[in-house]
Amino acid sequence: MNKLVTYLGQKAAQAIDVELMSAQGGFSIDQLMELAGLSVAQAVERAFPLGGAPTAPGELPKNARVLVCCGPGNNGGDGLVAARHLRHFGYAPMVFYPKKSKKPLFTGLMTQLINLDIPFVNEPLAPVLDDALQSSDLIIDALFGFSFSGDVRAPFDQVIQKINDSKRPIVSVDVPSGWDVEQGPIEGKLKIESPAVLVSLTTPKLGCLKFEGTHFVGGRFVPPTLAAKFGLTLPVYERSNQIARL
Ligand SMILES: NC(=O)C1=CN([C@@H]2O[C@H](COP(=O)(O)OP(=O)(O)OC[C@H]3O[C@@H](n4cnc5c(N)ncnc54)[C@H](OP(=O)(O)O)[C@@H]3O)[C@@H](O)[C@H]2O)[C@H](O)CC1
Ligand SMILES: [K+]
Repeated sequence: MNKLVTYLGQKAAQAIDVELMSAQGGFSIDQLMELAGLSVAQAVERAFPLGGAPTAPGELPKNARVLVCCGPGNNGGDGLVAARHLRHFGYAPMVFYPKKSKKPLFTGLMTQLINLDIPFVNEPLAPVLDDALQSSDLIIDALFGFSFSGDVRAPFDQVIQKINDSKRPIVSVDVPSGWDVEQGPIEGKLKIESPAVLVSLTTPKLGCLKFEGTHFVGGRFVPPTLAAKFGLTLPVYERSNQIARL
């Protein structure tokens, strides 16, 4: 049944976001981002569960080392929220956030991570990012979501190249970064290659019809009235799950 969910164009995805946060929708961005980030963390836990207790001192369980790569917009904010939840789930996330927002929502999210002793991987990109990538079990791609357009600009061109070169499994948030939101992966354009997992938020974007890995939908916050207004078929979430597998 979940195969029939609606795939959205860029303008429709943005319009639904605006509607959710309108007087009629009643949500704040903080709430939506919190639920989006929680969905991402739950998808990571589902696809890459923590391994058993380590056998040597200083060792971490399998899959614990998650490098969360955050972009300048709200997709990056989802990554910051996911990092916090993953820490509470027992993972050992690190955050790479080269273009930090000064908005209170984002500075607050960063403070929450600092208070959990979550390390921030700082610039310069080489060798600091290279080291972080090499010591990670998996990577969260929270660089760009539904507002991405054009060719990837610096410094994110280098970041995407390095993520691809690392050959680590990638969990993309909402849209694999660098993919055209409506056309999907375009030959010859720099983009995240072959993410293992995609967590679409609200409902997938048209370009993600070409995604072939493990696909979850999260962002369990859309009321039926809004779904009806936009003609959306949403996934069926079971029990208390924040994600539904397509
Ligand atoms: N309703 C929902 O489903 C919710 C989804 N959420 C998440 O929010 C993102 C969309 O967030 P938004 O802030 O609108 O945009 P992005 O994060 O996708 O990207 C905006 C920033 O990216 C920069 N950008 C755009 N294109 C490029 C490029 N080619 N190269 C480099 N940088 C680029 C852009 O920079 P500008 O200079 O153009 O301003 C922005 O800084 C959605 O996908 C979900 O993940 C919400 O968290 C909750 C509700
Ligand atoms: K992304």
